[in-house]
Amino acid sequence: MANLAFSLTPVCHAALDFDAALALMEKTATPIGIERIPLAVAAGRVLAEPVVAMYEAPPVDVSAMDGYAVCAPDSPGAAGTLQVVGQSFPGNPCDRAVGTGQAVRIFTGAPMPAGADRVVVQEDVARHDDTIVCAALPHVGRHVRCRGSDFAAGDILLSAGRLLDPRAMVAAAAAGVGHVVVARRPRVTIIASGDELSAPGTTTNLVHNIPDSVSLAVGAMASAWGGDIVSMAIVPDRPEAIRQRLGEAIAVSDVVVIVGGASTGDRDFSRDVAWSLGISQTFAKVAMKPGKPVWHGHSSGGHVLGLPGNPTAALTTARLFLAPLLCLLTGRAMRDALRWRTAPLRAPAQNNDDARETFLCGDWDGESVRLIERQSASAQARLAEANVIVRSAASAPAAPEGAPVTILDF
Ligand SMILES: Nc1nc2c(c(=O)[nH]1)N[C@H]1C(S)=C(S)[C@@H](COP(=O)(O)OP(=O)(O)OC[C@H]3O[C@@H](n4cnc5c(N)ncnc54)[C@H](O)[C@@H]3O)O[C@H]1N2
Ligand code: MOO
Repeated sequence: MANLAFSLTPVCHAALDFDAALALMEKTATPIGIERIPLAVAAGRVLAEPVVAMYEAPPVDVSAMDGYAVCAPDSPGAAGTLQVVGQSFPGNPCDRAVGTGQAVRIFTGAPMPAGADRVVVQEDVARHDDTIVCAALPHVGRHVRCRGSDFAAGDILLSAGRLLDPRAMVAAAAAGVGHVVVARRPRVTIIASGDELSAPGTTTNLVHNIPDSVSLAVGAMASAWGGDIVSMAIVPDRPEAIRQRLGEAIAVSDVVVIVGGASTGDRDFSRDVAWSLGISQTFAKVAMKPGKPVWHGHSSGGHVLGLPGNPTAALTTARLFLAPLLCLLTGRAMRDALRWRTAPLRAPAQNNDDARETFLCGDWDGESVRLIERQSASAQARLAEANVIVRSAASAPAAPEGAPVTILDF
């Protein structure tokens, strides 16, 4: 038995419902801070202040098509022969006005010349030297994008809490701002606890040693949800070693994820070591399968999330708790990470014979969901087949092909 250099006082380990555990975690997590950064490096960050348009867009009336800008014809809708008197390109507008019987060659996005109020597309025009013949002129305003029709100066284009995803980056850049105020990225440290673990690629004795298959994956998940990985480390199953590493990590991190040692074995110390370091328990167990031993604690300095060591259980609980936690710490809503939706089953599903809510690995092909065969909390290879988590109520009955199930992008 390990020689305990200090006493570990176990705290209440009653299992909570998944939703109740999330709600408790939500209460402990508030945004960690903000910083002003260049827009050029802001993709993937979360806005802490809104982005307000500095200009209107478009800044002047512009053509929506390649063609000819013309002015109000004497006989609307009539065919006409018009004199081409200039050309307007985006960034290089025509500085002369268009009069009756005249046209300006114009390209998509180019400013409308003075006097022009519509654009005839080039496909509807026969060009002969400096004249064009139009079969019929379009109605007023046709193919013109009016000044300010996209947004006005002073409009809020993006609100605080918005992720700067590729779509939002268009609006942010169009607003004309060079800097944005964003949530600071939570610093995340990942600790894998286990005498049997070695860094991937360094395993030499497979009887005593297996690759740590979880840390890099949890790191990838943390990065995908806005975390900034401080470090990853493997620690032996000794309370003193865990205590030292966890204490150091808490001092420099907003979130410490500790993988393994979460259950009831003689060398499962993670949770109790955290409590011994003054971390307050949020929950110590959740009535879910896999992932029952998942736990969370917090202090004024940050959060500690304990994941079960079984790799599928670890990744499932990382997706279900770490992703929402990182959302909360960056000023996003927890539901941003938990957008459950329904999809039909591709094949019948067995009943859930467990009294815990179950979170299965599924493969969603865009139309229906297949439950991954022979799944288990300890699976490593089959996890790669999954792209969704399928949520099934405790003791749910069997479901036929086509029955709707609740899924979440994994
Ligand atoms: N008597 C009971 N036994 C177990 C219970 C229980 O309630 N009563 N819970 C089971 C459940 S559920 C899970 S999940 C596991 C979780 O155990 P731990 O979190 O304590 O994890 P370990 O014991 O450290 O390891 C379990 C398993 O996973 C492997 N592992 C751990 N870390 C990694 C890693 N980073 N990379 C790859 N593999 C890892 C480890 O070698 C073990 O095979 O406990 C059940 N037991
Ligand atoms: O709940 Mo554990 O995560 O099933 O093996």
